[in-house]
Amino acid sequence: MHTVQSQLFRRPIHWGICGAGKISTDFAIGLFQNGSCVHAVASRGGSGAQEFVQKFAACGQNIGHSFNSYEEMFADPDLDMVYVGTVHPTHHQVALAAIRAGKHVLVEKPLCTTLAETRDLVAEARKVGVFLMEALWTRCFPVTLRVREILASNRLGPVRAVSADFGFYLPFDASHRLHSKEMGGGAMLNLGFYPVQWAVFAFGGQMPNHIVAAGRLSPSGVDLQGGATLIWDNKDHTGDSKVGTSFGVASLTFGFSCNTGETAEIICEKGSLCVETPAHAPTKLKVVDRTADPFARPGSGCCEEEVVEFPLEELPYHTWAHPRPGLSYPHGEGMMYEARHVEECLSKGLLESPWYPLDETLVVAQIMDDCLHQINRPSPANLADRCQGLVLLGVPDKTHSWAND
Ligand SMILES: NC(=O)C1=CN([C@@H]2O[C@H](COP(=O)(O)OP(=O)(O)OC[C@H]3O[C@@H](n4cnc5c(N)ncnc54)[C@H](OP(=O)(O)O)[C@@H]3O)[C@@H](O)[C@H]2O)C=CC1
Ligand SMILES: O=C1OC[C@@H](O)[C@H](O)[C@H]1O
Repeated sequence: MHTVQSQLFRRPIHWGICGAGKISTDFAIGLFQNGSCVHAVASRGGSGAQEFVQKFAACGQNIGHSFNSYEEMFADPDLDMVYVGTVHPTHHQVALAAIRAGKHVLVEKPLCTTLAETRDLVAEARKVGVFLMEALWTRCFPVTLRVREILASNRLGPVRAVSADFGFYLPFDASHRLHSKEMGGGAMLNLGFYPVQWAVFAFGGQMPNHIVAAGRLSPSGVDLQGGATLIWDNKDHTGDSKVGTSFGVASLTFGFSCNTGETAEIICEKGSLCVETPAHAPTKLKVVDRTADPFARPGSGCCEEEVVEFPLEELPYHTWAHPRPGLSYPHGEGMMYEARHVEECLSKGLLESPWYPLDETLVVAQIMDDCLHQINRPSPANLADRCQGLVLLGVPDKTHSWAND
């Protein structure tokens, strides 16, 4: 992995925030909790940036500068690290400008709205030699680190299945960001992203061999609801799929049609890890260990269960004096873990996060792109092509008449 010139960080890292909206508020809270230097905030114009500075000043948290354009902030030689908290159709352009100004960049999810733009941004950051990370804060929570540790120890055996969801009820409103095509709406880019990344995380950052997805579209042309099955089926050197080789299935649900449980369950041969709700910002994990009796069925009582918790109420934000800026999103104060992680990466001279490297961002982007392609064009031929190779798993072959279903 490439590294940053370490002499840059003999002083605290100077952060600049792009966008004075909702997620930027939560991220700024995270930065202040972490004791970071919030050097500046920039908005597209108007008084957004100044108001942002004032709302933090009211509770004693100092943001050094406000800018009325992102470009002006990128030209500041004292700025090291940019957080892009704008709506995602702007991410490619804004992050590209920051990278070209030689700044390190953390970009809210999704990194970009298309696979092509994602590839382009990753290539540019690698070419220029700056840090780039898609702000998948889920990966930085202590619960996720515990899951990573347990999987790495292989204590519960290989992962065989993942079941993850993220959905909430949002009545259709064409002007809402999440329903608007122009604003990057749609269930996959906004919510499905999380179940997809859980599956990729559980299966070691690798691309699945098969992807089957379906969904329904809104009148505004974005995906309202969807589901996907991802299959990892890594053959041994003879080319046969055998017991003992790496095989696993992920079943994912996402959408604005109903409130789902929002959990992520990773099921191994000898136990399971259930990341409790809200799994995208998790504080609670249930570990079921069946190593003593792998045959024990759920409910039989013949397994060990452990619940691990990392309460957010213990974070500094909860002791801040009022008036303090309110959180925009549930568990938003957990952004602190991400801010801390990025600073640790930079202090070690890393240009990518080891917890979510850019190759994994590309895998997630490729899966979302593939799913959206299938959701947007659910033609019989397309479905049959996608299902090729899954015949042995019971998916109908090309002779099946989808038209009659
Ligand atoms: N990690 C997480 O859990 C979450 C991540 N997100 C991600 O964060 C991003 C922002 O979401 P959120 O903060 O809720 O959004 P907001 O609606 O608060 O908008 C954020 C900023 O985007 C800019 N913006 C808004 N509308 C437009 C427009 N039409 N054209 C250009 N720029 C615009 C504005 O910047 P300015 O202030 O400069 O005018 C605004 O402040 C999204 O990419 C989303 O996916 C969102 C929620 C949770
Ligand atoms: O990333 C996200 O996570 C939390 C959701 O509430 C939000 O809509 C989404 O963008």
